[in-house]
Amino acid sequence: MVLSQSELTEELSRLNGWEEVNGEIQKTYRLETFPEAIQFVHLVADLAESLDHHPNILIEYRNVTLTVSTHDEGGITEKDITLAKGCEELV
Ligand SMILES: C[C@H](O)[C@H](O)[C@H]1CNC2=NC(N)=NC(=O)C2=N1
Repeated sequence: MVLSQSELTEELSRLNGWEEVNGEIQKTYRLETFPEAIQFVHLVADLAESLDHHPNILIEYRNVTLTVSTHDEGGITEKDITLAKGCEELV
């Protein structure tokens, strides 16, 4: 279930701006305004609920950093990649 390093590298090569950080995948989205950042977070929350897969979310003014791994598996899985791909469609 946990992706191999080569599988992860391959998946990340197709995910703009996502990188591996301390065994999780992470991306910082820079929105235009604070309200837009909050709106984006709401969309991410809805997506996470629909997938039952939840990222850590850090809101810093108009920057939103998403960090995710699969806690149940203790590493990065396809579930994390699926969530990241979904987030890419929200902006
Ligand atoms: C019971 C519930 O399905 C699990 O706890 C889900 C919830 N959201 C989750 N989110 C993440 N990132 N990893 C998980 O393993 C996970 N498990």
